Amino acid sequence: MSDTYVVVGAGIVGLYTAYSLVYEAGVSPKNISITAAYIPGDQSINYTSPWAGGNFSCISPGDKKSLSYDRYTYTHLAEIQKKLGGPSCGLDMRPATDYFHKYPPAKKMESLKEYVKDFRVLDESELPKGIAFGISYTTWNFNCPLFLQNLASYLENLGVTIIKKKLEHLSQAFLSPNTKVVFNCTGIGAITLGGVKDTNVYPTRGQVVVIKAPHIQFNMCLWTNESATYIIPRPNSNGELVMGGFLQKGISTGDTFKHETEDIIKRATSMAPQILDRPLDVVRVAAGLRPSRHGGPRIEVEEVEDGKLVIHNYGASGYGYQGGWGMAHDAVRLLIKAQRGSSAVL
Ligand SMILES: Cc1cc2nc3c(=O)[nH]c(=O)nc-3n(C[C@H](O)[C@H](O)[C@H](O)COP(=O)(O)OP(=O)(O)OC[C@H]3O[C@@H](n4cnc5c(N)ncnc54)[C@H](O)[C@@H]3O)c2cc1C
Repeated sequence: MSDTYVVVGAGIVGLYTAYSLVYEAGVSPKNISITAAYIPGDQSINYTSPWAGGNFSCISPGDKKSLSYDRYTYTHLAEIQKKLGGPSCGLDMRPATDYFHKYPPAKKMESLKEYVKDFRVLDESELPKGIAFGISYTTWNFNCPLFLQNLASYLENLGVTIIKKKLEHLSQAFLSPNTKVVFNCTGIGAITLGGVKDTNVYPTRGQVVVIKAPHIQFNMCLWTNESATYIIPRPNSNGELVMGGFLQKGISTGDTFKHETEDIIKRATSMAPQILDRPLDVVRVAAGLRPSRHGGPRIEVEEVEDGKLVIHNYGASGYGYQGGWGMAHDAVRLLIKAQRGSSAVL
């Protein structure tokens, strides 16, 4: 029955969750439906995943759970890349440098050092003026819209059903009497969806400028108290470079602004002047809303009736690609635990 396990949400978190259900919980793809208001290929300010940069960087917090989400995702992504046919799926590795105005949490650096490829703390002599700390490493880069489409097609080819449908209430996700488990992966939708209406969730708006710059094949980020400036090359995109950005808490407009575009171009090109080795060719400007949550992501099981379960998995903020598979792994572990008879909150 395709609706035994229902994943609400076809963003990166919902797709990672469906993938984990198949490969970690051993659920037959034919028993899984993904239902979502927006699916890969759609664009909406209420659908964050297509707007992400996206890469694995130092954006996520340094608490134990976030570190584990990042670690799990980074160390497992090669498996998805292989299953989806290699780097042309929109997932590949590139060099990265992160600069910090202030020292980042030591625990985070210690954790990254353990598993991130080519991790190196930069010598003081390598740091630009005004920078307190820097690291270089090899990271994962996503061509987000392409990767989403490829992951969704991969799941469909396995036998997962994708249904485009907006829900007013989470109870509608119990598509039939056969539905036993619903995964709530609604991102920013968790603010308004009946049965959830999580007041801890809030948007963190970002604006990005996408340019054609095939000569830039490295990531760079500059983290200060006031801003995050980053450049992210998109694999298999004919040389697109995403430049950002903004982290505007509580702002929910999908509009884009000329003064923000100019500010991003100024910050990104002074951080990486090599961008201007070719004339600036702006392809598009876009905005998206990171699904942030006070207290971090909600990964929690709820028994609704007669042993039927809802497993919440949302609140990935600015790190759904780089940590979302770790979140999905924990959500699916909750299912496995509950099915063994001991429901719990991780
Ligand atoms: C500018 C920008 C840059 C970013 N860069 C990075 C980066 O470099 N690396 C990184 O890891 N992350 C990055 N992020 C963050 C990343 O995009 C998010 O963490 C991620 O996309 C969240 O995915 P999600 O699946 O939780 O939410 P979404 O992608 O929003 O998906 C939610 C899904 O739930 C569905 N849904 C919601 N409500 C309902 C309802 N009522 N009925 C039916 N369906 C519903 C939606 O239709 C959608 O399918 C960036 C974000 C932005 C905005």
